[in-house]
Amino acid sequence: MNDATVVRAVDARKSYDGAVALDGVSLDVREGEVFGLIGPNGAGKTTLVRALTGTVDAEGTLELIGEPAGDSDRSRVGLLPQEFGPPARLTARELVAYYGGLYDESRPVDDVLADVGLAADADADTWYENLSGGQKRRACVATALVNDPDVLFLDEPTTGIDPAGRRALWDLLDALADSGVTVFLTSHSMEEVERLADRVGLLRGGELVAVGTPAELVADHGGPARLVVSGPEIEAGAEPLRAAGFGVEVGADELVVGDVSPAELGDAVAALADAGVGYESLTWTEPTLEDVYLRLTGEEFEGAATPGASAVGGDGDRTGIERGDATTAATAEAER
Ligand SMILES: Nc1ncnc2c1ncn2[C@@H]1O[C@H](COP(=O)(O)OP(=O)(O)OP(=O)(O)O)[C@@H](O)[C@H]1O
Repeated sequence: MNDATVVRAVDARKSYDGAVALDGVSLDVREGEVFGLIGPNGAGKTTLVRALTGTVDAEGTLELIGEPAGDSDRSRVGLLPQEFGPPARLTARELVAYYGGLYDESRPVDDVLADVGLAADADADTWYENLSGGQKRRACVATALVNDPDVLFLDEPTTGIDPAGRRALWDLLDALADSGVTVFLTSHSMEEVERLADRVGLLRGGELVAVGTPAELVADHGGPARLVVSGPEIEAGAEPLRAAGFGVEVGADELVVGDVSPAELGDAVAALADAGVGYESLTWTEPTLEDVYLRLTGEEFEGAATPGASAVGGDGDRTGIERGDATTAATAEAER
């Protein structure tokens, strides 16, 4: 990454028939940076991508590779729109070749298909309409890569793609960023954003309400780590924990102990043991980007689990908890 600004918005504003989609958004994205834009449905993410790529007019300053967004050199820009409906009866290979033909120079079609995991003839020579949902999305991603862009906009790139395919695409995006490509992506998957983004912006109601590295956002907005202790008669543990100096909320068969550092876990367990209070499980949860999202939007991610959590059974067994997949099931129907 270097200091050159590749994507810039200053006080970007857009309304549709009086409804505000962007309400004064300002941001800079540097060369080789991966910027992840998150926010609820209707927050303005797609509108911002469109404004930054010059595919929709917006007020304010919108610049791409040093030019006004609408005047930027298209051969240096890759765009995967959220909604993209290529001709149904082009094969994946023909589709990529078609998009490659729109540029003076383009990458070999087979290389691009290999990048997105569609190299096998059985996939590459299948009509778009007969590809699976995830294969369709991969083919669409390929069309954004065919011109070897310097800046890549990906609006929900991995929707519908299976876990192995998503990881492969993440590795590809990492490699592209390492080679200096600037990546601007929107996503509903916290896992994806945490995995990929150098910086994250959270859009809410057309306003960018937080920007920073994932770690900065978690530190500033994620809230404290907490310990959840559960068991059928766990309420009895509330007083001993409070007496030991912990803040405790009592729920149904569980106690939520706020602001517990790893070093204090032993004290909490000892307070329960000294009072003779048994429990079925102890779960210590560090705040994550998902907590940031929840706190700043008041919404919950689809499929949200408790990432960052580790559960310790009453007998001391330790088990990891799988993170939830927040990918939505949006489809790509409309025109590019
Ligand atoms: N072409 C349009 N005409 C009218 N209203 C629009 C248009 N495009 C977007 N909007 C409105 O602007 C707001 C922002 O929409 P946008 O698609 O940018 O949100 P988003 O954050 O990308 O949502 P999602 O997560 O659902 O993709 C919404 O209220 C939407 O209805």
